[in-house]
Amino acid sequence: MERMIGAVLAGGQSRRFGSPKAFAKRKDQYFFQIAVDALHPFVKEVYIVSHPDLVARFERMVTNEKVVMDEERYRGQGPLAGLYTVMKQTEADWIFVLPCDMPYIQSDTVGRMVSYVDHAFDIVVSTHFGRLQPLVGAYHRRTMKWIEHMLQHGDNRMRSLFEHCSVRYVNEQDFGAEEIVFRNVNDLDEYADIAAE
Ligand SMILES: Nc1nc2c(ncn2[C@@H]2O[C@H](COP(=O)(O)OP(=O)(O)OP(=O)(O)O)[C@@H](O)[C@H]2O)c(=O)[nH]1
Ligand SMILES: [Mg+2]
Repeated sequence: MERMIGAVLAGGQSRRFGSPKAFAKRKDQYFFQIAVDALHPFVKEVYIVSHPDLVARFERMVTNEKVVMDEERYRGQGPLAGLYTVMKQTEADWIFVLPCDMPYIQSDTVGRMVSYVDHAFDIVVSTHFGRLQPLVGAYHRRTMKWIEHMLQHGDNRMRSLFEHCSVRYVNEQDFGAEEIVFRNVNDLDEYADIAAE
């Protein structure tokens, strides 16, 4: 297979959560660490892509990952800006992306999705249970030119990217996964039972 690296998107403002979600914990593990650990078995390198206020904090906490900040030009434009930043900083063919707010994600889900990565596609993403998860999947660097075009024109929607690309949508017929794996946390209500686990 072509070279793949991992990217944990951690450059959001966590406005609804009220403090940086990446540092919330599930069972004593930081959310971002759960994503990092899920990626490591399948990639050469893991990047954490965040914003300037959090970079120093990440750097103090990790040893094996590369911490980078969103390209200044597209900062504030959301996950697509994070993906673009990582593509620009590496020569890897594929970037496997995870968000920093999915505390039930596991390496076997990443591994199953990696098994669908194929040169015939530009993107492999999950649509388990009828829900598109654009932040759980692999993006080929071929998509970079579209991403750049979109960011330049202020279109920050991952979904728009799919219109330009050949996408393999992976769902429960391709491999079974528990619905909870894709559960994400946006606010403190959604975090309450996780904090109590
Ligand atoms: N690198 C990068 N990641 C982002 C950016 N915006 C959102 N993300 C990440 O994308 C994932 C999903 O984003 P949201 O659920 O909207 O999180 P958020 O933007 O931090 O939270 P809200 O401020 O409440 O919308 C999280 O892992 C975020 O950290 C961005 O501009 N750059
Ligand atoms: Mg957001």
